[in-house]
Amino acid sequence: MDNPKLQKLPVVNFGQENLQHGTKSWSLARNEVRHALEEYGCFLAVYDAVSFKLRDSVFSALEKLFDLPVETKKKNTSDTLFFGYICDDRDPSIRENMGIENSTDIEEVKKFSKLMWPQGNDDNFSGIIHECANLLSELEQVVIRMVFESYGVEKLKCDSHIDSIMYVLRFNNYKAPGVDEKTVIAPPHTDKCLISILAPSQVNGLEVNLKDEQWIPVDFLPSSFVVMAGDALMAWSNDRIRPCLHRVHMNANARRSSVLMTSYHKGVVHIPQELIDEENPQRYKPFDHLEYHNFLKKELQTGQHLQCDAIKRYCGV
Ligand SMILES: O=C(O)CCC(=O)C(=O)O
Ligand SMILES: [Fe+2]
Repeated sequence: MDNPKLQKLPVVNFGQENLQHGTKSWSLARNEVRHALEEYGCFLAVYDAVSFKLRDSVFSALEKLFDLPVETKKKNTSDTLFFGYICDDRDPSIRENMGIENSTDIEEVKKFSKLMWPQGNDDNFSGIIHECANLLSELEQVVIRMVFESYGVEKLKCDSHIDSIMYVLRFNNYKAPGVDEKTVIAPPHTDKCLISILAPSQVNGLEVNLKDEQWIPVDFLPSSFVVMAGDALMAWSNDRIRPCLHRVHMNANARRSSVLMTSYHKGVVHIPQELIDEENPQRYKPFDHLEYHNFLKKELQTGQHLQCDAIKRYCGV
């Protein structure tokens, strides 16, 4: 396509009726989800379970969070690479991100909040963020059920997969780069999770790379989130699903933030037998998903970790 503006991401509606398992609208949405993930690696999910009021509260809470001193934010540490506070050491405000592991557990969110606001003056940060995490995890589970079902993978395997998911909620903050120059503020990369679900604050800037190598700006609709396939979903699907290569490219006078729910399997991911046949021989060995992040540490020096082929080096057959 010559003009990237003409190309739009598929949109899937996750209104109440599409969320009812076994209905006609579920099956239609399921087909759209699979097609979008195979062809685009992503889609826009219209999901009004997250109200405008909650969205506003989330982004106000993030502003307050990122306004804290860097020393405080650095207390958000993790044993797993990329899960704790990360910033540009030259100037932390260029791009910073931080995250809460097991974010669907209110106690974990409270623990994070206590680190950031030891005096307890968090203005209901925990309540707001936990509500958002729960709603996004519910959307993730619907997407996962649709994906498993569309490939005919046994329901029991899906249930056990969902029981093993860990939800890491991440927050990004970007300084306004100014309007004169459009800057790539987050370099092209694929996410390392199974699925990520993202919404930005008022300021756009997310771009996704489609099959024809065009960078497409994501035009968010009201109540929408972008759902992206990560490296682990490509491996799980035995290469049927493509991971979404994306970047943040912006020129604006306003600061930008984004909230991103990412799903990880806490144990070993097995490629389902249903996705292996003569035409599609098994391309990945069973792999420990969280260990993948440790493997990436070694690839950091070369910058190769940003590309999705790292997972092939990690567990490719
Ligand atoms: O802020 C965004 O829109 C993208 C963030 C992102 O790609 C990430 O955190 O992995
Ligand atoms: Fe990303």
